[in-house]
Amino acid sequence: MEDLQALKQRFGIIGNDVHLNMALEKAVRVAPTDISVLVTGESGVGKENIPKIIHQLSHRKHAKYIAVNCGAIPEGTIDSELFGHEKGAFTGATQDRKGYFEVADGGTIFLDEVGELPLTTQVRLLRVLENGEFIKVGSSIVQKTDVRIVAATNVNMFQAIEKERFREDLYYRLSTVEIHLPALRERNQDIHLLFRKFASDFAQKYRMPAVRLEDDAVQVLLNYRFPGNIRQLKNLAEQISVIEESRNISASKLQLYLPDNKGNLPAIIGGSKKENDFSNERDIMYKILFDMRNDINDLKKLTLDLLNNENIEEVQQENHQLIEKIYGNKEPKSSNIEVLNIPQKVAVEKNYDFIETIEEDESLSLQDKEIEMIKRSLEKNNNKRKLAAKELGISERTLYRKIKQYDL
Ligand SMILES: Nc1ncnc2c1ncn2[C@@H]1O[C@H](COP(=O)(O)OP(=O)(O)OP(=O)(O)O)[C@@H](O)[C@H]1O
Repeated sequence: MEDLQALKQRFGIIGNDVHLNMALEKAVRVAPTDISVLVTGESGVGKENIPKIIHQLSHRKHAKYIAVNCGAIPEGTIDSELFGHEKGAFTGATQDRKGYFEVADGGTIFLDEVGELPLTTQVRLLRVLENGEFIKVGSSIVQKTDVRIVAATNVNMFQAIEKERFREDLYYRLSTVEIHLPALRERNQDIHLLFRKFASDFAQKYRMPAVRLEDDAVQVLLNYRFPGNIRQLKNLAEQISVIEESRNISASKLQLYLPDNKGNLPAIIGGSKKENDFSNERDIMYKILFDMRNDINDLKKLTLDLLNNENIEEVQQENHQLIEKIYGNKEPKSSNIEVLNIPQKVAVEKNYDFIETIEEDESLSLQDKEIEMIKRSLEKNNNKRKLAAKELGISERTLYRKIKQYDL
């Protein structure tokens, strides 16, 4: 059996928790077999690592590995996605299409959020699991495939069965072996370790020194419940790394980033607040941050123009609107600019890639805002996607897709 430490390193898995180790050992043991595996655990605990390990350590490793987010595919197209369709099967089916079960023949399919599969699709899946057979949408020809299925869920499958949303027979076929991943709050000794790893990763990514938690901040971190698990911890480390100027984080600083355990977010500006005022406070803060960033980019552009152009009057004229935007109507006199006393021969030809950043930042700000709103809503609703989707006015599937897209 592959050494556990080496396995963690290979798959980028951090942690020494005994239950995590047990789950990984189980994955290693079942990998060479064709047994169906159901991975369970709350959202954000790292379930996606398990099917990757199983596939890589199996004889299927040279064939395809396909991960499917069952919750993200619209109900109307999921059968076609999974099993393919024939030309003319439905409006828009202009040609034959292979489904994942055909494409992944000989390999592994990871069905994430399997509890979200529509009942009709569950029937088709059961057939694949029982005898490797499937029929394309709009066809009558039975095809064969040899696919290993690993599924995952963060919902209570027994409840889903009781509510007749999930077939009991399919559940038992899928969960020949169940691998459970513990919630982060049950892996107390790993929390700080994970934070340090993420802080160091983000330090590298953003080219800045890593943030460090002071002792009392570590205690705050360990006492927090982390409803969003490792995904939430990772986001937290990223936010702090980017937003905080000081690299030493105190308990009170950290507290500002942690929603309370009931899912409400703390007030960032000012003291007392009504529960519903929160969004305004955060919105104001984000607005200020966005404006500041835009101002900085504007100033960078202006500085670059000044460095490149000997004629200050000309720069002023060309950047008239920009100068007005930054300084309001009190435009600086050219003499004020001259105070900068910029040496004309500064080497400006290298490393001025921030012009690109300016454009990128502007287009990214909307996306950032969307990410922030989703994060906030998830935190506020204690990670309940249904409630968050409702609050955001989007479907649960769209929310799910965005969570995956932005790795939230
Ligand atoms: N042990 C770990 N070490 C380092 N990073 C981890 C670990 N486990 C998970 N992560 C990171 O946490 C994030 C969430 O993990 P993942 O998507 O696998 O969770 P999940 O349980 O599948 O969530 P969901 O049920 O919402 O799909 C990812 O960015 C992943 O890289």
